[in-house]
Amino acid sequence: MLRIEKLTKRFGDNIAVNAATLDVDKPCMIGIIGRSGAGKSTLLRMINRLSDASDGRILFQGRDITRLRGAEKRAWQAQCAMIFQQFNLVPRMDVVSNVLHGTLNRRSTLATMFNLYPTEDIHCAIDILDRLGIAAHAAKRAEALSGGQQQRVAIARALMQDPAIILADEPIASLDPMNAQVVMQSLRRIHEEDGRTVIANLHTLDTARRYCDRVVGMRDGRIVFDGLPEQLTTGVAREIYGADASFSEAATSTEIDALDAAQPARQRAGATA
Ligand SMILES: Nc1ncnc2c1ncn2[C@@H]1O[C@H](COP(=O)(O)OP(=O)(O)OP(=O)(O)O)[C@@H](O)[C@H]1O
Repeated sequence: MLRIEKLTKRFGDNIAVNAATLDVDKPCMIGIIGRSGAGKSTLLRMINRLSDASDGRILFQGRDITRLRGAEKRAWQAQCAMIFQQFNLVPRMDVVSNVLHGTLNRRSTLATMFNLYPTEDIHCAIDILDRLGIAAHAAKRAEALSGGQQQRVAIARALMQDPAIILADEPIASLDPMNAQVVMQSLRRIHEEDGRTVIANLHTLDTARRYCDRVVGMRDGRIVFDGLPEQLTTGVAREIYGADASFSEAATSTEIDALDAAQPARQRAGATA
């Protein structure tokens, strides 16, 4: 389905991503972990074509994504929607309009200028908000919502594009543990119920373990681990983070365990790893 072959990004002498290879053969939820500067964001930005690769290829269903230009590139960016740590909403605009912005790539400039949205798109936006539990806030300005609610608006905007892949760059890094949990559960549901692939950069090991089917560890631009959450032992985590024996997983914890049952979300929902 998605194949990343020796993908490399250089910024001058600095190699941000170094020959990263990744195969995703069926829809799944992948967590990418690694210390700050490991190359996680750069990798996602290259997949989405926000940033061009220096070397290597991205193939999706056999098509070379790295070569796409113009309208084809924009169509790809809709197929692999991206969400960000800071939500990237228009703060003074109401929630529904923010969600409808997800349809911009298939609308005329004139329609966009005058905020003219087809009724069916408006209904679709409200249905998606309802699914994410925030339809009651549809008419409010985005800035009036909590961080967790704003991130769900950003997810709704991404879903308006009906993407095959959702790339989430630190989606919960700005959120408190309770909101972080709600956002991660939303992403997990979207994967399980819709069959969309979710690839999320995550700061905390427990979040990756709890919600993802597969964990990818990056260190200094390279993929140094690619396996099941249960294979992510403390020793492996130390290697990924380049830490010594004093490394403690608790230090990376969001402590969401206390808010939820002990069982991982992916098992509770009947997913197989
Ligand atoms: N636009 C840029 N220009 C120059 N260097 C960059 C640029 N973007 C990223 N880098 C460098 O590439 C490397 C990887 O950065 P990247 O943001 O991908 O890491 P990360 O793992 O996502 O880190 P974080 O968790 O802090 O976001 C870093 O050394 C960073 O300084």
